Amino acid sequence: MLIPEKPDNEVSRIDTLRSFNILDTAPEERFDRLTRLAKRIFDVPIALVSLVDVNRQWFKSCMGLSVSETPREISFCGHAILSDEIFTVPDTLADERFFDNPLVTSDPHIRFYAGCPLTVPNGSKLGTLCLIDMTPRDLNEDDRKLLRDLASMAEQEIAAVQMATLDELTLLSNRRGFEVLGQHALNVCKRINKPASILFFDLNKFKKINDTYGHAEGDYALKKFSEILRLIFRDSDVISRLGGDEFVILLTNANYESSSEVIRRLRQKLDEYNKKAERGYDISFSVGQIEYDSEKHASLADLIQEADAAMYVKKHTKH
Ligand SMILES: Nc1nc2c(ncn2[C@@H]2O[C@H](COP(=O)(O)OP(=O)(O)OP(=O)(O)O)[C@@H](O)[C@H]2O)c(=O)[nH]1
Repeated sequence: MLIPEKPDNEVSRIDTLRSFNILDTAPEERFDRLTRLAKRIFDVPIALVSLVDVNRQWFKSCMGLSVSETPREISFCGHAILSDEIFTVPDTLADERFFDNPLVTSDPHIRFYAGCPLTVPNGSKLGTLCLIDMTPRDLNEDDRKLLRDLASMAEQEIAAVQMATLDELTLLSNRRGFEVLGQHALNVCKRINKPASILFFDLNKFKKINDTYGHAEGDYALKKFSEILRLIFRDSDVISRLGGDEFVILLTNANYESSSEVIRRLRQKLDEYNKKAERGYDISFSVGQIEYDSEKHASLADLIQEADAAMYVKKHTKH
């Protein structure tokens, strides 16, 4: 058996895969529709959307197979992502790379494999749309075109997954992205017994910026504020724009005091920016600050709600 090699861009490929927040998510109809279609069109018992992770291939959609992942070392898709072309193995038993592969010698007894790599806009091949049969066969030129078309539909769905978790204006996570990443970060802090804190920001008098200088200037202010947040917070903090002029940040390994210190630095940076920018208005914010307490906050949503309420109190005692 030949263990698949790693692509040259493996590190950035894995970073890209992780950034899509798609691994270990629930099955989705938009992917299942494609694998169902592939299974029917090609008359194969198994069709998969497989994503090649560090040590495993994980199936975002899986028709005709009951497992959700297998080790990368024995995966066919690990080979398929090494090239831009469709990778086919017409008869596994006649192929020295696969004849003794456990997926061939035992369940599901693969005899035929065809996988079309799924490439995302930065060029990383995250996985494949693949067909599996228990009898030898091959694809003709028309079949290949068809498989490529289905794969490009899967690629579009994967790109849509990313857009659905990003705020288009600021490219920060949106509410949906924050819910996924924030919950994950909270679970990690809880597991390793480290504090976490949440900050809920609402810009002050933002409507006035729009009304006085126009919507484009309002957008510019939102983007500038996002840039400054990115500068001040750590990579491990989850920064998100919930919508409008509301931003929320989950700080990992930070208690109330350390998050107060970060707010102080943020104010300082924003002051510097306002002085230098001279755009006729200042960007300023009100912030609600809550330290996570697993006894009190059953979910991330509870934490967001409490931080929002704390922000509201701050805003209305200041203005
Ligand atoms: N430019 C721009 N404006 C937006 C966007 N999303 C929401 N808004 C506007 O943001 C404004 C938010 O107004 P409010 O929630 O009243 O907030 P505010 O004027 O900051 O008032 P206070 O928070 O009480 O100081 C509304 O006028 C929205 O139309 C956006 O993406 N771009």
